[in-house]
Amino acid sequence: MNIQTPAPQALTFADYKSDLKPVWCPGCGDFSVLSAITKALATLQLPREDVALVSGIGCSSRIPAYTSVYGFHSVHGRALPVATGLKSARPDLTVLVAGGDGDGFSIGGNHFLHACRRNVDLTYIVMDNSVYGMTKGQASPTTEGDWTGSKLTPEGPGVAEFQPLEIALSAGANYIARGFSGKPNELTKLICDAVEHPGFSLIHVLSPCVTFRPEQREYKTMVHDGFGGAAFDEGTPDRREAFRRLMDDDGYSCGVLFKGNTPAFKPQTDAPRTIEEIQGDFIL
Ligand SMILES: Cc1ncc(C[n+]2csc(CCOP(=O)(O)OP(=O)(O)O)c2C)c(N)n1
Ligand code: SF4
Ligand SMILES: [Mg+2]
Repeated sequence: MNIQTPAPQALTFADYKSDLKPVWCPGCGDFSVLSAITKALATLQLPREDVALVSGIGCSSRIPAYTSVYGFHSVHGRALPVATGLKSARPDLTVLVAGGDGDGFSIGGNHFLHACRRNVDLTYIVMDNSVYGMTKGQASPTTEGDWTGSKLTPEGPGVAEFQPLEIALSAGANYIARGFSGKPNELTKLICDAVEHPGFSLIHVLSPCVTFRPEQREYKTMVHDGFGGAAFDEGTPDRREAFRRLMDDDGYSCGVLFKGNTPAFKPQTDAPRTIEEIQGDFIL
């Protein structure tokens, strides 16, 4: 009798979803970002037990609950340090990090700078709606200085917007791209590309908050492919050239901006280590 071992079944999109129904407002951009992350996991066929998705706090940071990979819904602004510790202790895992503009650039802004600079192999997906959605519509670091939609800042926040791509490029991130929730197939490609690229990857996603920034529904008429005339997936490996391309960015360019060649940060040893020893790598 010829008994053959059956070929392993490919995992489907549904296998990477959890049973929970997202509690976001109907029309929120984060639904499509969830779909793109789930599709990327299915495209890459990563074993679910080898993937972790870490988030902070905010509407967008609920995302780990809606996938079937390991998830950690951590503390406001602290997703990157949690993910850095996880990846350092378990370099065999694929670690994704997700959250909002408030979480990542306001309370978590300093962690963002140092995550770019340390270049640990993480893929950071920021759902940017230029508002604190969860706490009911206050201005965030990426809110336009003249946005008068919050009673807390009736004349607008009055300060210049935080520029995530320029800051990531200056701080040392090794992969930088922008996507749009309204183009989930393109976003899926960016996520796959970023996961496969070594080092710290930032994917800045324009993801409308239809409740507190309903005008963001118009993003669909404003986004366009490529930075500085390059094609959607034509990122440059040259940081100076990436800066030149960013000078022409109107904030709605989508695609890969930069794909660097810096090797990812490696923990000093592969041997199992205590928390205190891992912390020693990061007192810099
Ligand atoms: C230490 C701490 N400070 C403040 C808050 C309140 N808080 C919860 S979510 C949030 C902002 C979320 O905004 P963002 O990260 O942009 O996510 P969104 O809801 O827009 O997706 C704030 C200020 C908190 N939970 N913890
Ligand atoms: S408040 Fe805004 S960000 Fe939060 S779920 Fe609703 S639409 Fe999405
Ligand atoms: Mg937000």
